[in-house]
Amino acid sequence: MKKLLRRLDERGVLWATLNRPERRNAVDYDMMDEFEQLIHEIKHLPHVKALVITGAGDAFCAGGDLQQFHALRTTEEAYPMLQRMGTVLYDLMLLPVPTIALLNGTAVGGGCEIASACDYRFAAHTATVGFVQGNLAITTGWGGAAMLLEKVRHDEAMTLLCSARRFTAHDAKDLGFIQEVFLDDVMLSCDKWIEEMLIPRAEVLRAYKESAARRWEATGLRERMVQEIRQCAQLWEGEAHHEAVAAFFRR
Ligand SMILES: CC[C@H](C(=O)O)C(=O)SCCNC(=O)CCNC(=O)[C@H](O)C(C)(C)COP(=O)(O)OP(=O)(O)OC[C@H]1O[C@@H](n2cnc3c(N)ncnc32)[C@H](O)[C@@H]1OP(=O)(O)O
Repeated sequence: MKKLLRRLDERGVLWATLNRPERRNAVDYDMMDEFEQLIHEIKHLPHVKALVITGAGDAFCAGGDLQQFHALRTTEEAYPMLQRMGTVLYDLMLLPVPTIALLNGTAVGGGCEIASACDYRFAAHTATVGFVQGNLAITTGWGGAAMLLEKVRHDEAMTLLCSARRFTAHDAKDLGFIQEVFLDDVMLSCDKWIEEMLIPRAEVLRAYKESAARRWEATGLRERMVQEIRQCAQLWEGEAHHEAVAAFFRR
C-alpha cells in the first residue's frame, strides 16, 4: 500500500499525505522511496504550482521509524540512512515550487525536519511540534537544524532545538516556526490560503522559488547538512541513544 498518497488538483497543487497512521506516519525506507519518486516527478512536471505535505490520522509525522532504524547500531550503519533522507530533504527544500507542511497533528523529530524543509508550516490549533531528538541523545539527523536556521531567527531556532520540547501550535507560531494556525478544517483552510495567496501562474512561482534555491546553493547549505548528519551518526552509536530508543518501546 502506498505510504505517500498524492492528489493533483485542477489548479496544479499537489497534495501529498504521509500514510502510516498506525505508526503516526513515521518515515521508513519505503516512504523514503516514495518521497524520492515524488520529488523527481515534481521537478519534471512544469504545470505543478505548489506542493502540500500533510499526514493521515492524528499525527503529521513521528520522525524516523524507531523500530526499523533501531537495528542500525553504529555510526557506519546509521550514516547511509541519515544521509539518504537528508538528501530527500535538501531536494525538498530546493524544490522549484512553493511547499507547505500542513501539520494536521503532532510533528516530532524528523517530522519537524520535513516541515523545516518546506517554505511554509501551517498547523491545526491542536497540533504540537518538537525537535525531540535531544531526548534520544542525538541531534537532528536529516539536516533539520541547518534548514531551520535558514527559516527562523537564530535564538528561536536554538530554543526549538536545544529544549527538545514539544510546543503548542500557538507557541511555535510565536517562535516563528509556524506561519498559520488553523482553527477549522486544516485542508479547507489551507486550500483557501492557496486560493488567495498563490495566484500567479506556475512558471512565476517556480521562478521565485528558484531564486531562493540559488541562495542556498551559493551559501553551502548542502555541506552544512552533511556535516550535521555526520555529527548525528557519531552520536547515534552511543549507548545513551540506544537505551533511550529501547525505553520508548518499553513505555
Ligand atoms: C531517524 C532519526 C530521525 C531524525 O531526527 O533524523 C528521528 O526522527 S529520531 C525519532 C524521533 N521521534 C520520536 O522520538 C517520536 C516517538 N513517538 C512519540 O513520541 C509518540 O508516538 C507521538 C508523540 C509521536 C505520538 O504519541 P501517541 O500517544 O499519539 O501515539 P503512541 O505513542 O501510542 O504511538 C502509536 C503507535 O505508533 C508507534 N510509533 C510512534 N512513533 C514512532 C516512531 N518514530 N517510529 C516507530 N513507531 C512509532 C508507537 O510505537 C505505537 O505503536 P504500537 O504498536 O501501537 O505501540
